[in-house]
Amino acid sequence: MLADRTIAITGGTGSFGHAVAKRLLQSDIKEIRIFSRDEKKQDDMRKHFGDRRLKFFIGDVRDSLSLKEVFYDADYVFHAAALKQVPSCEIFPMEAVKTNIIGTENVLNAAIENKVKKVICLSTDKATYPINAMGISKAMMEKLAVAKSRHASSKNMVIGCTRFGNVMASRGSVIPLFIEQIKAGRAITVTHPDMTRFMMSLEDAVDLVLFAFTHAQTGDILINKSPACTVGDLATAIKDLLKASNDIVVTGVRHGEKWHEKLLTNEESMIAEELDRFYRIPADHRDLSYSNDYVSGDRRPYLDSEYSSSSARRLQISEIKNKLLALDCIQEAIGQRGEEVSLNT
Ligand SMILES: O=c1ccn([C@@H]2O[C@H](COP(=O)(O)OP(=O)(O)O[C@H]3O[C@H](CO)[C@@H](O)[C@H](O)[C@H]3O)[C@@H](O)[C@H]2O)c(=O)[nH]1
Repeated sequence: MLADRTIAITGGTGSFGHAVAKRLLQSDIKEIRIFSRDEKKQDDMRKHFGDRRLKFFIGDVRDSLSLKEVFYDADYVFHAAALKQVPSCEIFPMEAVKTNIIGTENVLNAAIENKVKKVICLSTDKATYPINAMGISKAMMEKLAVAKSRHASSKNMVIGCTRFGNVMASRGSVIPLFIEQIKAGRAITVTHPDMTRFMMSLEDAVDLVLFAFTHAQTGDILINKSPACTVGDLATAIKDLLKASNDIVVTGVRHGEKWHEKLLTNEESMIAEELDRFYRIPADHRDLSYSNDYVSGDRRPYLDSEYSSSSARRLQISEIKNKLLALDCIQEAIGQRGEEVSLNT
């Protein structure tokens, strides 16, 4: 599917953009277009990869004109650009509307105009029964993608979404924060030790998007099965691995935070197809003439079976440690602390 093809990645300089670009560059892809706002991050990425198949486009999903250029003649789009921080979206909800909702509409319209063959939009567990502005805006992103897929299906275009839990060590997230706090000799700030989060690696996130890319039917939302852990266990695991003696302080839940996350609603779990590593939620392709379905309507019973981080398989501290050990930032931190210990002895 990639030979001689061009793919555009919005928000392409982020952790996901780097990881997926690394994977795609191993194929015989013709061109990867990285679309983002920050020229410095683009320059860093250009130097990091040093591969001429990567092309860089400055722009913003809020600006349709900038999308026109990057999608011109592109075959596929991965839409990763987003405002992702829960607390900041809570304080600036209209900014989440502009980037995550209107920006997605711009992306989808530009992709349809340019006859892009497939668009995969990246969503989050916070879009499932959303309670915060970030999750609500991402839920609207999913709704837009599914709604547009109705029209796009007649044009042989596939529009799909992926939904995943916390990506371990993604930029601005809690794992790099705890590492920084330990290095600086400060207390480790745990919001509440019993809060739970689904934990997946960046590679899991790339696998899910590539699975959606190869298998999604238009309107699908694809979800990664994922274990979960408590924030308290996560802090303990990092502290143990770095042999740190920092205090752990409980700071309280931040703006808009959920206690537990969900990846599937009860209603979705009733129609979801269970695959080996993933769930697939197909789109409801009925139109608004419900009366036509009265006779043959679906009468399946209500199932109370949402997929929540509170009931998902709970990682033991030893398992969290194993996952952490696969992260570059943890390996670097362990190395640095080892050097410090040997210098001091
Ligand atoms: O100082 C801190 C900061 C955070 N947390 C907790 O750590 C967990 C994870 O926090 P964080 O890494 O900030 O992630 P979330 O707020 O859960 O959201 C992340 O995970 C989403 C995927 O679900 C992404 O879309 C978001 O970009 C990303 O911020 C949460 O329970 C927080 O309460 C702490 O205990 N102490």
